[in-house]
Amino acid sequence: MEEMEKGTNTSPMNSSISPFSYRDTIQEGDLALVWVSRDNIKPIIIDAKQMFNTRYGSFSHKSMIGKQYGSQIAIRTKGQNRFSFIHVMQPSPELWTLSLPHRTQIVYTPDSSYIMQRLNCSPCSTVIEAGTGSGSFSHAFARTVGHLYSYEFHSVRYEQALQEFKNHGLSNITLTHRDVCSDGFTVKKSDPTSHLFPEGASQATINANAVFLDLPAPWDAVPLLDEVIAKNQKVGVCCFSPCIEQVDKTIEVLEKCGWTEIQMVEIQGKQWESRRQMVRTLDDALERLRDVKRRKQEGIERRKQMYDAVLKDDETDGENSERPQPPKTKFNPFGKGTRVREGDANYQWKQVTRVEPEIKSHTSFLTFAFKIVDKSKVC
Ligand SMILES: C[S@@+](CC[C@H](N)C(=O)[O-])C[C@H]1O[C@@H](n2cnc3c(N)ncnc32)[C@H](O)[C@@H]1O
Repeated sequence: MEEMEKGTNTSPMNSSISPFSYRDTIQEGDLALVWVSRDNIKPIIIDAKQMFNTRYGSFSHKSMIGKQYGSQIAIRTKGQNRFSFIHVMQPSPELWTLSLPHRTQIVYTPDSSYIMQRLNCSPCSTVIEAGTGSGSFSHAFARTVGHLYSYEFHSVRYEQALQEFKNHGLSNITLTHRDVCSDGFTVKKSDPTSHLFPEGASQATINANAVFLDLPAPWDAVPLLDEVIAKNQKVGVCCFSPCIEQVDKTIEVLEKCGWTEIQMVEIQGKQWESRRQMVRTLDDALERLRDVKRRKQEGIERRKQMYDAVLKDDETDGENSERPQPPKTKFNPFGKGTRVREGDANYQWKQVTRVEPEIKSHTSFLTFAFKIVDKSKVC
């Protein structure tokens, strides 16, 4: 059991620098992501006195300090002459999404990356996101866009996200505690919000050019967007909904509210595995077929012997119970006990790919739409 499972504190001690800004080496107090395996990535705060415990062994944080991010840390497995290893990675929105403490369902990178490019997100963008949830997409937005206005109506989740964004130095996020479906998106000084109001201002000037709604009822929030979106440019919205009935209802309201170019998209990502396959000669293939035939024949004979032995056992009441056993190893064209490593320079290889049969990336339908509030003022 890894140590972060005991708690979800991901507060780095180096709070003056964002753990998401680039660094070369692992330092005391850093938030680092430990890659144990592809689906086991754990956030840790580097502390020289601590150990990172896995079922394969314990890794001292001390052994990580001073090494480059991405380094492999190896330990000898207790009582065995083998090594276990982990990689220590610097946080990125992509890795954070795979390792974050889940408070809700989250948006994963195949969707978030597609949505951001469809909404033309750039450092010039001001984006609205509701709800914040576990802050997975918020981290991706924060890296790309100029400013993110994020809204969450669940008070505990709001507080947790507030603390997390502060710990991670995501100063371009304004988080507001709000039910956007009933109260809209305007951020006022009297609201529970992290917004820093300039002197004299009583409400934030939002002028968003992109909107992302991950809500159970986006159709209630859509009519309230006009107040906070930019009036003089093309604004994009994406609604993230798991059911087609929700898509239907959202589209009806988007049309009513003057949004156009409506499109529904589903991301069907599949992993392609790339590896090298040994080029075999025709003689090898023929020998393999002959071996299959030979083993089939041997199997028939062995079964017959076993059957005879059972009958004999029954007759002698189990006194002669030594029965023929099946051979353990199969045909190996390189000789018994030989293992050829992929890419071994003594053999010829070709590059092959295999696509996984299942689609694992579908989480929701993405409904996109665009709107220009005041066409006469488009810049
Ligand atoms: C599925 S989660 C969002 C996950 C988020 N996109 C992420 O990547 O981590 C939906 C969140 O929306 C919040 N929510 C639902 N209705 C809301 C509303 N009317 N106003 C604000 N937040 C709302 C929920 O409390 C929940 O935390």
